Amino acid sequence: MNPNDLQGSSAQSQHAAPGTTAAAAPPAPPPLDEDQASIVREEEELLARVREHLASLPPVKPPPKSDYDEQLLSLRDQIASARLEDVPALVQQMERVTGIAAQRNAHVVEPVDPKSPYFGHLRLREKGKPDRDVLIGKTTHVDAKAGVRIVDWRHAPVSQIYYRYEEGTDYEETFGEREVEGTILARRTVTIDDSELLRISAPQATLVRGVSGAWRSLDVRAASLAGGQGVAIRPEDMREMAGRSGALGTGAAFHAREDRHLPEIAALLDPRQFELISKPDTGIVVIQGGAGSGKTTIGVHRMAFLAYNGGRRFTADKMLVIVGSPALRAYISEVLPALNLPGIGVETYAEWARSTRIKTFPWLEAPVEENTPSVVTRYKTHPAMLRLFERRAREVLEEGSLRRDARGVLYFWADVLSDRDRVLEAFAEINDPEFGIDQVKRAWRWCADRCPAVLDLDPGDRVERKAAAADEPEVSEEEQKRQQGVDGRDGSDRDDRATLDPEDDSLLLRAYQLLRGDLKKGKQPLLYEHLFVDEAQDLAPVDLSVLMHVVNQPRSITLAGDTAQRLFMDSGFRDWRQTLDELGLSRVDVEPLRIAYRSTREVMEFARAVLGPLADPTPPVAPRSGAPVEHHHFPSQGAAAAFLADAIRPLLQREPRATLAVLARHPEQADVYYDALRMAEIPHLRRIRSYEFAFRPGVEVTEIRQVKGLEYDYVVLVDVNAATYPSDDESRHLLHIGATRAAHQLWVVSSGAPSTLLPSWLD
Ligand SMILES: Nc1ncnc2c1ncn2[C@@H]1O[C@H](COP(=O)(O)OP(=O)(O)OP(=O)(O)O)[C@@H](O)[C@H]1O
Repeated sequence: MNPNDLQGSSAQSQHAAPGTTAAAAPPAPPPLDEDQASIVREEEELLARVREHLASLPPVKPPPKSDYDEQLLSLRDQIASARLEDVPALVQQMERVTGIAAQRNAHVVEPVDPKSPYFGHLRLREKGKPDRDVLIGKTTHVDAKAGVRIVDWRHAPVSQIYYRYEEGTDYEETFGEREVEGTILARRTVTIDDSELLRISAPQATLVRGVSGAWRSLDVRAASLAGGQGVAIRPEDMREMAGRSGALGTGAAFHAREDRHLPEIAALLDPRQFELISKPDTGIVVIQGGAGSGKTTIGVHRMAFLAYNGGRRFTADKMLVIVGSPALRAYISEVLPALNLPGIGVETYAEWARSTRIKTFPWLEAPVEENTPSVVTRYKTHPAMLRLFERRAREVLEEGSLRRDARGVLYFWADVLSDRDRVLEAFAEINDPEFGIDQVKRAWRWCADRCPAVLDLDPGDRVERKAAAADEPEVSEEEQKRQQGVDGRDGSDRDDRATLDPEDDSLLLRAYQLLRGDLKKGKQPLLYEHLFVDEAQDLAPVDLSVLMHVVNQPRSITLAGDTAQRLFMDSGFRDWRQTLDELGLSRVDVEPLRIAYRSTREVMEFARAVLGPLADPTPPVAPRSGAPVEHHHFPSQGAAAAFLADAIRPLLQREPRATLAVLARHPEQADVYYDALRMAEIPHLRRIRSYEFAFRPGVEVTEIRQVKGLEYDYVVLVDVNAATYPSDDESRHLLHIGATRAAHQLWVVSSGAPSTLLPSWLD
């Protein structure tokens, strides 16, 4: 089918049998040449040696953790029943045992997994020494006599050689006090699964073992650039596709069968990514990276790196991950244990802020407003408001004019938000052309109405009010009942306006920090040793400020985000520089990432085009090429959905392991396509309504907002109509986010006048 001729039913009929050529048996692989065969031989011999050595080791005893646990429990019980004068000695003993246990645990080295002992192989030559094979894996095991040296990828000096240098180059590194120089004779990445060598990636060739056990060589360029799911498309497939557009998945399946054993991501990190991961453990690393450039990957690997190199400082309970959505929470929670990082808290900012606010102000039982006007959101998250809070806090602390308990913090919050003169002055100072004085006044009115009602909820004041009311003339029984009906809880009349806006969580927490210092966890300060914030572009400066102040000094923080993927236009985040300035971090550099690993060049070109003037002047480098992006236009949703059903069915037959997302802007639109695909009996079809993603093959139908941070093999953006995506910033960001979820192929479907944001070259 010609992509310029995409009308209704003709498109459908032509889709009846797409991709059959792709499913045809691949031609017999050519035999390996001598060099390639010797690479395979070397790697197989090496693996055999390692396996034999590992099998000869005595079984590893698990560390005697439980002894310490028992001692601690017993000490705790003794403290509970001890005489007061004995308590200090017992507490001291408890601290000593905790210290020893932690130290023990810090030095416990996990045994090497014989099924997958390493993923990188270096052969090094240093002057005056015999050549050595150094293997990079997920844990360390060195036995020089047996010639087995497996080194944890996080073990800085050695891993630096693996990540920084290419085969054939000379290296110079500092190992402790020692300067080391040498040459990299070989640098290979291997996939070993279930004790079998399945894939070798070397500069000379990428070699894979087929199901029959025979080795064959893949096209080096395509294979070495495979990112994400790794279903790189070969140039032959590309040629085939060029003549056959209009089918989803053409060619990819063939390659997927050939190269399904991609190495784990720690093996693939590029030098720039490794540089960011191995930055010093203190300091703030700010990463600006386009979609799919590895921000999340870097954030979690940096935590693994710190946990390994930072000793006891970076234990799981001392690290916090803030993610952009519940879907990413599920995704990252799955990744962390695989990196040997179980038990780390992963929360969305909204969840974290809400639960922390409730713990900090437990007596404040105000419901949260569900319909906060946009102007109020912008008012409360505006950098001017953060500055006003900071300035007022300094003033009242100097004056000593406020009670400094948590109730005092609530009064301070209400006062700052509703002090009209000071508010107008603060916003006039910043003079934001996008948030004029009329908007400030409207938002102020909302706060001036509501804050006093919230203060009225303070139980202290309620008691006083009741006492005062007791002096008033008696109320009839009927009137009392009426009042109880209004209230619904305890008989005191509750004002409807006594609600908090979602943004108040941050403002209250920040006010607490400014007036009282560290937030608390029980009686202890709430302080983490490392914080990783993903999708930071959707947080307001005040949110980031609260988070920065729950990190212990000297601070260790990774902030990652992409200004082109902003979803919350009201959130007060404009750009990195301004936000960092607001946070007092003017001297922190923003580290750009330029390589887009997830999506093909074609997808990235489209994604950049829809951004229009919002695109970064420096385009990303997308090393992988794939099928062209196609626009399919239909007169109605029904025709579009029928066409999709016909395209998706054969795709799933050919590629049962593929993941595909059908993405709409609005839930009602997603419903239409879901219903149609369900009636067409598309298998493994799921309508994702609230982030309950399955992370397994099949078709997921949902809204773009929900898939932020996720990835699919194939993406179809539906109803890309002028009415759905008008020419505004939010629509541009949404289309950009939706498109960049696609690793291999993207289709754009319109069911009315197409959006004017679509680039003209698409048709
Ligand atoms: N050096 C690399 N080589 C190959 N693949 C990589 C590399 N770095 C990251 N990837 C892969 O690229 C994909 C995107 O990575 P990741 O999700 O970390 O990007 P991101 O910048 O957080 O994306 P987004 O902005 O969409 O949230 C993942 O599949 C990841 O495994």
